[in-house]
Amino acid sequence: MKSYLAAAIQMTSVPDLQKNLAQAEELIDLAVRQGAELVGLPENFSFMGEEKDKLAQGNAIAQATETFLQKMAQRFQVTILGGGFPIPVDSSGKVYNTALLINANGQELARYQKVHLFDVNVPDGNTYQESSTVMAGLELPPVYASPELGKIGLSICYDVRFPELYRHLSNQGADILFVPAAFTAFTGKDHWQVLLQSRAIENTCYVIAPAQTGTNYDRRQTHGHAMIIDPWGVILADAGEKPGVAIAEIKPTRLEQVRRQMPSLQHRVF
Ligand SMILES: O=C(O)CNC(=O)[C@H](CS)NC(=O)CCC(=O)C(=O)O
Repeated sequence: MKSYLAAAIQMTSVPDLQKNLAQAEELIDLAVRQGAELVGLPENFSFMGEEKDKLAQGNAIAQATETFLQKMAQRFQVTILGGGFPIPVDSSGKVYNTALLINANGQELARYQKVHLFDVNVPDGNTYQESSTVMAGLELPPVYASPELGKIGLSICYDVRFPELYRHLSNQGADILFVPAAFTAFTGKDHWQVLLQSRAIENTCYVIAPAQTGTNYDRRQTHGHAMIIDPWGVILADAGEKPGVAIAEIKPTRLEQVRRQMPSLQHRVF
């Protein structure tokens, strides 16, 4: 593993596939011009809208998004995580909320179908019932071992509240935990940063967390603050509240140093 720059992209996706892909392309370009070699896009980057519209356009979204990720990775010669987009499940009428990691040749490195679905009545009055349109994945997320970029573990959004999923990733040797998200503004203001720092500290891993921000549609507000956190829990970059990118260096020497200073992974009892 080498030292390199990673980017967590922050965007305001809307219920318009082509608009979102255009916005994502601009931000990937911005990240690559700053030197990023690993680029993460947030959950729902290619479509964020009403559940029924997402289902109705499911096949088109799935195909266009996968092609887009391959094209961007090849054109910019970087590894890209598409942090969560719908892929229809055969015949059930539902989709998997899928994250896809693609290399600079456009080849798929890893795929993950979100296992924890956001079925929550948020105290701000909004009700989420992700399971009404999304089929829960049945497999734990993968860790892809890249000789250059390190061991990269996948997850999506609401997963961040389930530390056992990240312990599974660090048990597989993960160095970097991806948490692409569309966190609600209401939960995000109190929980987002704390949860991300916790996952970084308890697993002594880098956390790369691309995010949705602002008003996506109707009354849907997302929290923003795409960030990159180091294995000690220090926030290296924070994209704030506007669309943009958070960029930081991922360093194997820092991973080694923190794991020497705080060898908690070696003291696991369970
Ligand atoms: O609903 C939308 O339009 C966009 N959001 C999503 O697609 C997903 C599933 S509903 N959001 C989350 O998982 C938020 C989790 C979260 O905010 C928390 O854990 O507090």
